[in-house]
Amino acid sequence: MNTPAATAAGPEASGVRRTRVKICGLTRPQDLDAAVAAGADAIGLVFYPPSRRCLTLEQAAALRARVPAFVGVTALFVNPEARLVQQVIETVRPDLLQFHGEETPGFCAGFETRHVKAFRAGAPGLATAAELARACAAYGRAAGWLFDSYSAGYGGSGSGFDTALLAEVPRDAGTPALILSGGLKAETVGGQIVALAPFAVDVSSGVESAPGIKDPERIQAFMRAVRAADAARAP
Ligand SMILES: O=C(O)c1ccccc1N[C@@H]1O[C@H](COP(=O)(O)O)[C@@H](O)[C@H]1O
Repeated sequence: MNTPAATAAGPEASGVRRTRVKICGLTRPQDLDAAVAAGADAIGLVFYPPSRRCLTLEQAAALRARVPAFVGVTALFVNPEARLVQQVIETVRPDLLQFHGEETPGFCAGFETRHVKAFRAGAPGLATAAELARACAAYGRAAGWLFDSYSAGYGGSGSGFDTALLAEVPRDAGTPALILSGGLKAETVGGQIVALAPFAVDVSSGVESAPGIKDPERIQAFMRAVRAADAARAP
């Protein structure tokens, strides 16, 4: 839902003219190739055992090896042991870590690889715009703040959230990038981009035919919708 409060930031707030796109939860080489061919800026690999998109180190390393230059690789965790994160860093060499659980700011910043902190907008303690902004401020060393819906299972649920909750998230130059996530799909992402001007969008369920199985046509439609929204908000 887009509200006047959320819209107030406007496209100029971030100075961004080309919304970055991350396609997350890839499990198959052909899906990775489809995401890259469609123009994704980054792909995401999940290391959360309860997720149907979770990969072994070996599977992830094989996918990583297919990623061409200038496409980023993000490794996604939920309350991981530091040892797992370190193993992923050494084996998969991600460009970014993405933490979706209750990891502390110190834990997130304790690795040589930079990180994105995900917030479940609407969760207890993150249920108002002021609470969400306060939570973000504690993670000032993140490269990005990602906003997802509050759902059982920590993420990848395909459900959205009330984006009015983002109204007080700092958008000044130098603050972590605002990454919009949670139930995005080709039919809705354009409106969200025009309203909120996120630095990036992150999608998983919205480009799938089943959990972990990406649909090339949905990926292409999603990318087209993002580019059309970028064009619509160009000065
Ligand atoms: O993809 C998963 O299985 C997952 C598991 C645990 C935490 C996050 C997960 N995915 C991330 O959730 C958001 C929203 O996804 P969706 O588009 O609503 O399906 C996204 O950042 C995924 O990377």
